[in-house]
Amino acid sequence: MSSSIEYINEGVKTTAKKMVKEGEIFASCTFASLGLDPTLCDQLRDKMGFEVPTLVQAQAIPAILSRRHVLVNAATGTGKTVAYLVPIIHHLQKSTRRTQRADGTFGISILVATPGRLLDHLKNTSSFLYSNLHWIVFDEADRIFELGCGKEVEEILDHLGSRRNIHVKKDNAISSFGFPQQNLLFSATLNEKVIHFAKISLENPIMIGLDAGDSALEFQPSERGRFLGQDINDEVQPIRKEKSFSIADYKIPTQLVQSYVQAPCGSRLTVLFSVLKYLFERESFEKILVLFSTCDAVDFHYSLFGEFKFSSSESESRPEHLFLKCKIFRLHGSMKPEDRRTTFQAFKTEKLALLLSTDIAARGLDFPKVRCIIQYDPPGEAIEYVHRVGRTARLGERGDSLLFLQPTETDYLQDLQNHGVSLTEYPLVKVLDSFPARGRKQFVEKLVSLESHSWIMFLQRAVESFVAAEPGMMKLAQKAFCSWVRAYTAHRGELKRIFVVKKLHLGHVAKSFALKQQPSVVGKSFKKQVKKRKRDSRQDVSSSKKRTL
Ligand SMILES: Nc1ncnc2c1ncn2[C@@H]1O[C@H](COP(=O)(O)OP(=O)(O)OP(=O)(O)O)[C@@H](O)[C@H]1O
Repeated sequence: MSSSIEYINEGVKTTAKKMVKEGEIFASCTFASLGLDPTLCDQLRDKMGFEVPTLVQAQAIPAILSRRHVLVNAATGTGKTVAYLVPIIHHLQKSTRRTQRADGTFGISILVATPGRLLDHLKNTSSFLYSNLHWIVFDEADRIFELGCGKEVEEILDHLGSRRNIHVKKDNAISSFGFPQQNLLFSATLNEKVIHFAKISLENPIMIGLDAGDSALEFQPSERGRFLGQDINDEVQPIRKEKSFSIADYKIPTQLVQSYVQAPCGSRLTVLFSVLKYLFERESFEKILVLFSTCDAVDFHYSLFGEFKFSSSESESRPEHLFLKCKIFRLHGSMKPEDRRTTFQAFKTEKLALLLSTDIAARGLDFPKVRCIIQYDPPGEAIEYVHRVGRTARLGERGDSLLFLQPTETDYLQDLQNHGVSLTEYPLVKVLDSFPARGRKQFVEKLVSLESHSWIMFLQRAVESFVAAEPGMMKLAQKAFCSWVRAYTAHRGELKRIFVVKKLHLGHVAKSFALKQQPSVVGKSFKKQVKKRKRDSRQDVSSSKKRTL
């Protein structure tokens, strides 16, 4: 598939047409040809090692230099940050105006903020002056809405006089650069909220990464087909309610290989352990990121994977060695900021490493050369899935993703499919068969269940004994078990139908934390939670009945 891109370059007043093949990452032009200052191009090459722009940069940079509002929808890891930062720096460098204290934020050229904090300052900090604000960049727009910050960003627009459908005195929007304020919106996924926001925040924008076939935007018939590098209709068009967002709304790197592994609850841990060993040792993967639902789960697996020793032979006399031989790191929100920074840097530079993390690493973070993302605990919304897998296959590199699902959770695949995301089943039995047979014949005629695979049984026993012998580890396992169950009950909306708490077998969940027995205290609190949920849902039903009567 190919599509035509129109390059708009105010500086050199040229319009070039280029054919883009699906899956290509880099453009066949130079940064200089996009109208950027030569010194900036030199810095990009010498300091950053960026020889040529990525496709999204080749489209966005001239568009932003042209001073128009811009909407970019591009896959994770395609270089969106540089796409908006470089043209802004280009303008800032060109400015010859001496800045004064009274110029406000113009004293700090670039302000990076979360919506809530920014709104707080806009409302309450009298010394926060922003009359010279020239660019507003909404990066990770989908994330902003997913976090429920939609109201805040709309209020921010109002404060900055930037909402499209309210009357704004023209002078307010003219910055000291002598041209109107420019709004830029970047998102890896599109949904109704992002589209609505685009319509109220962007004036006559250039659209990048949307084409007529896959656009989620609805326009008048005359507007159809005018997407890449072309104008959006001036009038705000209502979004049709029945439009379902699918396929191209979720941009996934085309070279990413996406699989799922079906692991029964009680064997999840040993399957993860085995797959990791296989990927590092047999497939020579260098860096892997595993995502967990809770900080406690990260802590437990970090300690276990870092300490679990294993003998490669049945013989007692053979020395034990670490089961996983790579460097292991962990990252989660309960760690001190400096520890997080150190981990981030260390994992970035390490050649052979495993990072265990919560969703803190699922978005925006850029670790080079991560070959595989394992979602050990499934994500919530499909959008989260897209961002999690986006930590690999960045900038055209190879990448694999593996989603763990219990047999009762496989409806989640349909949910992903509804968004145009298809996964193939991972050849797990082949991986397990590659490990030495233990105790009994490995090649049984038919494997009745994964739990009865000789390697899985052997490894499960070994890990359980290891944890039982280490009181510290046991505590971590119990804590992780409790948090995991709580996190499982927190699935919202439609997902509650797929991740059904009542279907959990707590004894099996305990096994997945290498516990021989389910911690009793957890049983009580969990049962209480289930009872409460039942009571709440009964109340919901009866109050909705009352409303309809
Ligand atoms: N022109 C370029 N040449 C080489 N590397 C580049 C270029 N532009 C960006 N990169 C590198 O590509 C990586 C991905 O870039 P970036 O994080 O901006 O992507 P993104 O599209 O914002 O991803 P996400 O949506 O996941 O945040 C970074 O390591 C960045 O330094």
